[in-house]
Amino acid sequence: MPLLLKASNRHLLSSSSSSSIASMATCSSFCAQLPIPFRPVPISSSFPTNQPFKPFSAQASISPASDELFFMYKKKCLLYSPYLTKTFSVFADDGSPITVGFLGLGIMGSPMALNLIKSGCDVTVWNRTKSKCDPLISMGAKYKSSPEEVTAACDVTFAMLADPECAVEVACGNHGAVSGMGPGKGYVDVSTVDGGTSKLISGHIKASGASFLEAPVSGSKKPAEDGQLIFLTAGDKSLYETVSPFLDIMGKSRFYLGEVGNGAAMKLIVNMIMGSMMATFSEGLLLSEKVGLDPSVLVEVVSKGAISAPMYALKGPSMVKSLYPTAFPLKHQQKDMRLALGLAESVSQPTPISAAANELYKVAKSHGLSDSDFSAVIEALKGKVQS
Ligand SMILES: NC(=O)C1=CN([C@@H]2O[C@H](COP(=O)(O)OP(=O)(O)OC[C@H]3O[C@@H](n4cnc5c(N)ncnc54)[C@H](OP(=O)(O)O)[C@@H]3O)[C@@H](O)[C@H]2O)C=CC1
Ligand SMILES: O=CC(=O)O
Repeated sequence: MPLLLKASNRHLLSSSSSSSIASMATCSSFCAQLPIPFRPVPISSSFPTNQPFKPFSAQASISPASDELFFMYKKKCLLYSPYLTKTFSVFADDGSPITVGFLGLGIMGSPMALNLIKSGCDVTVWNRTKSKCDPLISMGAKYKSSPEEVTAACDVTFAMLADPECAVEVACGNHGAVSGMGPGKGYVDVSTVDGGTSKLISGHIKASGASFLEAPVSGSKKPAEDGQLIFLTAGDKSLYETVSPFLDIMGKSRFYLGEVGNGAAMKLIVNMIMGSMMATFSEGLLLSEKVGLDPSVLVEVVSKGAISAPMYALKGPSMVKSLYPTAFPLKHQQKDMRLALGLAESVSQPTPISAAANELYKVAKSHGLSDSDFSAVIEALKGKVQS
């Protein structure tokens, strides 16, 4: 049976890089009897001795079709293999599983939480609209009726919320996440917000004695479903180390970028580029049609050359048909453009192209396209919508 070794895509960055390599060597000899694809990759060799979290180790039980393979690892090693999704838990050294909370079950939060559940993690969910919890509860999730109850019940809690305002409300509002936090717990905000918001939430979380990590994701609905997200993290390094096994279930890459605010900034810059790319792609599609070319052929031509991008190949064919099935809501793309422009203004960086693209997203929103996919921005360039 072919193995896809997810570990090959991993980025263990910054100060942990060299020590990770050293640790990898340790783990390889520790598990020398294993075939290479099954060798564990270290989560961290520089695991702080006095870190505030329950020390943990990973245990993986693998049951492929032949049902013949069974491996168990201790000592901070994580096994990467496609079979990992069968059963997987991260345990504290006292033998209890690290319990995971998940707040916000929209387009992104639902598949992310589902991947944790499918992997065998002990997951407790909450969402403002309770009905979105039900499919996850039927898959084995526990449910609590407020963010406070989730964080009180869980060791680490992830939050995937729409925008800065609701990220603050869920964290710091009445019966918010902060009220259930305390020493030894961690809060990981994976929403896309600005650095100021992230620092505000971090301040409240840390005042409770808990740890904070911002970890916005790059990648949309499908990568979320496939566990192929890219995490852009910043904040408490020990929490980063602790939650890395969970990030690796939900994603394919993770970057640790230092101080709170850096992850948010990286995410906003990436999405500023993405939003501008989509806007100019839209102009190209419409221009090609106006001059008598087939826009589908333009999509194909673009896919062959230096400016090819998965986004164009993925969205182009449906844009040509004026179809915009929502993966990344347009209102969130415009929010990200707005926040990125604020970031640019804060350091006096000119961003005229992105500013123009932002205007286009605002026009699209004003025409009722907020909940369509962001590729619907093309509609803002069509005469009938503009008039
Ligand atoms: N979709 C995508 O492709 C990607 C999105 N992102 C970012 O991830 C975040 C979530 O995106 P996505 O899942 O697409 O968004 P959705 O709009 O699908 O989900 C938003 C979530 O926020 C909750 N929410 C909104 N307002 C409030 C509030 N006032 N109080 C409590 N909860 C609230 C919603 O609850 P309810 O169900 O009750 O409405 C829902 O759980 C955003 O920051 C987005 O920019 C990042 C990468 C990719
Ligand atoms: O934020 C959106 C994405 O696709 O990434």
